Amino acid sequence: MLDEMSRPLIRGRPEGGASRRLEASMSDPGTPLVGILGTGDFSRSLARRLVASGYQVVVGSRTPKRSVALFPEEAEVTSQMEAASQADLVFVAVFPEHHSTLVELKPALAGKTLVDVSNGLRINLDGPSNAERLADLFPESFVVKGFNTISAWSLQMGPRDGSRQIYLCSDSSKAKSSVMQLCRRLGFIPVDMGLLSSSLDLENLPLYLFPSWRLPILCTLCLFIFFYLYNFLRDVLQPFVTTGKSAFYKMPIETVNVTLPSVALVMISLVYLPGLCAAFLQLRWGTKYNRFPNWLGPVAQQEEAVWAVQLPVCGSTRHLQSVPSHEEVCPLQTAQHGF
Ligand SMILES: NC(=O)C1=CN([C@@H]2O[C@H](COP(=O)(O)OP(=O)(O)OC[C@H]3O[C@@H](n4cnc5c(N)ncnc54)[C@H](OP(=O)(O)O)[C@@H]3O)[C@@H](O)[C@H]2O)C=CC1
Ligand SMILES: [Fe+3]
Repeated sequence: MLDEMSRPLIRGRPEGGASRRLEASMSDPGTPLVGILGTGDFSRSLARRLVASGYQVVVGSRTPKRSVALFPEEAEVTSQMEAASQADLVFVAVFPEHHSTLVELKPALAGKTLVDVSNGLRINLDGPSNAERLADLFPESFVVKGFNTISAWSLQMGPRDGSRQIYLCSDSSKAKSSVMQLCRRLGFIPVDMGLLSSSLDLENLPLYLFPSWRLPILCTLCLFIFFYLYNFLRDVLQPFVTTGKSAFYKMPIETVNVTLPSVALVMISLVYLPGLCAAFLQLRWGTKYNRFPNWLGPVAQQEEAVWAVQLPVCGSTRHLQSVPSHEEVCPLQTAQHGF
């Protein structure tokens, strides 16, 4: 990992790599061609991953000559118009406030799939989303929202950790399935989020800090107050009242130190509790194919929030609703949950 971190995010172009034409494309006309508009961090990481996964890549830039050195040798860096004309599937790796500068590409992008990867700067609850605005700008193209929850770093390093899932939505099922296929080939797991109207939720997703953490934090706080008061009464106040011995110096460090392990122990027990309840219900019913009752659902999700941090392998809660799907969703956790 240290080695990976010390490696530059973008590898320099090797000497002699001046040819901008895709030699691979000449030799293998069957290799799918993917276009990217923009030459920023996201575009460069995506280009590297696409090239590594066997795609031909054509990148559209306002200043192709300046950007060419930033991309792998196998990628073609050209004008925005040329990239838009060549590829049938085009990633728009440009900030949403600059989407309107791409309107002159409208004829070239007609009938093609546009993947909007953009995120907003703040949570937008009222809409329209960036993707919906892009779809309005390019009514003849098929806009797919996706890849916005994946960082440039994860894209470049490949899907090794928890960020394997790519949420996608679009009004065109054909365009969506072509992007899903691309996701799989890149090694990610596409998740179909339905129509483009879901794009607002997808754009808001990366902006939520620790979703579902309100209840666990509240529990921790309440437990801390409870145990602190208990330890204060027992170790500080009681000796003072009964023997007149002042132990108030214990309050800032010793009492806190005794309190924290108790809080941690109760919290970890609470994390396992929904799993135990679920296992008990399964034993009682004699089958693992029944759905869990609704009251267990929200509790189970809280457990999942904690698991998601401990084991960033699976962010899904499906296994708690329907056990047979658990192994396919998160095999690593199956062993941890014990059912
Ligand atoms: N970086 C990340 O980790 C992630 C980024 N995203 C999304 O990807 C998109 C691009 O992000 P990122 O690559 O980081 O951004 P950068 O600022 O690094 O790159 C944006 C690129 O847009 C191009 N561009 C086209 N038109 C304009 C214009 N009018 N003004 C300025 N730039 C323009 C530029 O390329 P050129 O000059 O060659 O035309 C520029 O390199 C954003 O929408 C972002 O929300 C989503 C997930 C993760
Ligand atoms: Fe799980």
